[in-house]
Amino acid sequence: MLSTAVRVQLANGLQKDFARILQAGLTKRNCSSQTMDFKTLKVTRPRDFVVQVELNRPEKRNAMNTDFWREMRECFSQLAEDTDCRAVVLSGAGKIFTSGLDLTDNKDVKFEEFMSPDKDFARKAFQIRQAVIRLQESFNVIERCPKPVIAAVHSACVGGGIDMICACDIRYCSSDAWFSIKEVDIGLAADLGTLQRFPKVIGNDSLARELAYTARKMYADEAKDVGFVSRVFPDREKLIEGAIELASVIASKSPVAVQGTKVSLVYSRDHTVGEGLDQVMTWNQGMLQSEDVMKAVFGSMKKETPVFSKL
Ligand SMILES: CC/C=C\C=C\CC(=O)SCCNC(=O)CCNC(=O)[C@H](O)C(C)(C)COP(=O)(O)OP(=O)(O)OC[C@H]1O[C@@H](n2cnc3c(N)ncnc32)[C@H](O)[C@@H]1OP(=O)(O)O
Repeated sequence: MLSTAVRVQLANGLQKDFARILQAGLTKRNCSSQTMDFKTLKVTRPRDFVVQVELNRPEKRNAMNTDFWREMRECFSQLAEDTDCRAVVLSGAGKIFTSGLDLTDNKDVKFEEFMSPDKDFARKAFQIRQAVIRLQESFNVIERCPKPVIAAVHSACVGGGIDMICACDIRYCSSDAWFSIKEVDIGLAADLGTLQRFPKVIGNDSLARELAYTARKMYADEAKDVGFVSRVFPDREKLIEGAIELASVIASKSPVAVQGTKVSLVYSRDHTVGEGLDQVMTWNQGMLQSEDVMKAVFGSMKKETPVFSKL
């Protein structure tokens, strides 16, 4: 038998737990509309459920500096959980899309320090390893974010820019765009995803090797011919309009269906057909129970556009 004092304590405890859970729920919901303030990225919401992330150091040609690597991780981790975001457009401000790694401002990548003979090799190697893992994560977050990400590339996309857009779901560009896997020209093997993702994206191993060994520029027409981009627009303005329009169409669909589709496509790229079928079956064991299925079916039968609740 519990004493009255113990029962009161328990009740108070439960009340506090309940308040904590409620607060956590509210905090999570608030998180969806929080402002995202970054130094190197400009985040806007041009349409319902569409977020535009713009690389925003135009005076430095959107070179990827210390702040950028951290902010990408923060930005896409937040977008992954943001219930007001269903599709993302990734673009660049100013004259070009990006000039890749910032060769002058990078706390993680200090080539002079790496070459210094003063420090133990193993310790330097370990430090470099940690740094590369962190930078890889800055683009892996794009792929792990379940919301489709559309890269909208104008003018130059160099080095780290290719790593970044290979982690995106869809690539559009303007007719003045060019792409260069530039790493060999600065004495290194690309290590943030290009060598792993690019050959799979274009499905042409020979061309992937040619571009990676030479750093030659691939222009918009060739990029379209080989399937690296799916559409080419006459200029940057039309490109951004087109990318936002596409994001808006994606955002109008069931978020359960779209996000499940992204997760399964990414999984299947790296697994056998059998493993992929198993994954999507397990996923749909839960997701086929969604109200979205009936809403979408009725909408389609009645020729009405269904409205889906936030996920
Ligand atoms: C562990 C390793 C991890 C990641 C590795 C990634 C590898 C790479 O990304 S390799 C590629 C490195 N990038 C480059 O080699 C590109 C260098 N830049 C250029 O070739 C040109 O700037 C351009 C992209 C063709 C654009 O030319 P333009 O429009 O004529 O601009 P600029 O006058 O050259 O530059 C304006 C301004 O920006 C600064 N800047 C440009 N690129 C970079 C950069 N990558 N890093 C640092 N700063 C850059 C340039 O210095 C100018 O600055 P000012 O202060 O105005 O002088």
